[in-house]
Amino acid sequence: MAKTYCHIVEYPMPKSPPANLESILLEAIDVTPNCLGVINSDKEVIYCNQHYASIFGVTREQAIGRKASDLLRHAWETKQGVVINTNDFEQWLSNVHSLHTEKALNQYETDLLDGRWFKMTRINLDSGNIIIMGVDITLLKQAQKSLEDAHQHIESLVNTDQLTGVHNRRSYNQLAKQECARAIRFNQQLSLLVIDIDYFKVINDNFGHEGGDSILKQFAQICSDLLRQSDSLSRIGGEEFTIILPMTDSEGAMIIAERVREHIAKYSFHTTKTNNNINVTVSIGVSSLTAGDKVIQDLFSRADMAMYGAKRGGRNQVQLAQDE
Ligand SMILES: Nc1nc2c(ncn2[C@@H]2O[C@H](COP(=O)(O)OP(=O)(O)OP(=O)(O)O)[C@@H](O)[C@H]2O)c(=O)[nH]1
Repeated sequence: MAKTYCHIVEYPMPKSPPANLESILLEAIDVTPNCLGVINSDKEVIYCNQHYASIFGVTREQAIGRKASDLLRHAWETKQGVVINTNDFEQWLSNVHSLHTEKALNQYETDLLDGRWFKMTRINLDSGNIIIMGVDITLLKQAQKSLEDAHQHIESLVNTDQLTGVHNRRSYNQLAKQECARAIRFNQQLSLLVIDIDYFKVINDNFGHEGGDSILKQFAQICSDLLRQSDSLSRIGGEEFTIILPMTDSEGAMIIAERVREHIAKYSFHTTKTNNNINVTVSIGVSSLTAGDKVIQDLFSRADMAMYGAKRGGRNQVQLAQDE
């Protein structure tokens, strides 16, 4: 049988606590950056440090002896200390009371009007007293916020076409899939425009790649100005764009497509001060959700074919997909 060994390490016995331990502890509580308060069973503050008092916008001396609910009311009335977003303080207070259960330990986060955040721990002692301790987590919260902002920024970068600022192909794929699923589920209308700028190679040849880029930017801006908030314009290729039109039937989609075509054809595009009054036209294919459609690709294929029909038909025109 295997033997087991147990190493017993002997530590020196602690010396008896110093006679002035109480004053040392009280001093420690005062200098800590965290907050600490003690509340009795009548919910009155019987001891606290200045950080705890600052939660209510009062001094330590003003806090001791007062009920915690009165201190919160004072903070709310004077707009100091803890952030209390309510027009009905009594209702807010009763909600707070219902959150503080009889559990031995409750934890929550609280923010102050001066920007500080505390992670609060509320300990219900057997004696009926309650100890409330708050650790300053302001730096943690700031780091969390920066991380969230950075995440949002990255999210927008990966979904945005860097030249024109509209949705890119990746974002189009996501949006189109979502809108198609929603329209099928709720039996709603949905239309799609596929737009291709005519003879864009000639524009590039005449005005250079930079000139072409400038035309693309102006084109995206004109289209964006014509659309509703719920419509989404995406650049899915070099000079190829799509517009997703939720809750729009083929008749409505044709009106919008014609409006886009007309505005583009009339607009005086420019690349430099001297190169202005450039004429640009577009060919647009339109398709709308039909009973047999299962995925957005079904709509896209029809709109794309219609767009090529518009090219073949002489460009600067809108064509509705066949059988619609
Ligand atoms: N400036 C610029 N040009 C681009 C960009 N992406 C693609 N292109 C150009 O767009 C042109 C597209 O030309 P084509 O596909 O031949 O079509 P088109 O000249 O528009 O002719 P049609 O579509 O038949 O009317 C090519 O010359 C590409 O180099 C871009 O980001 N910026």
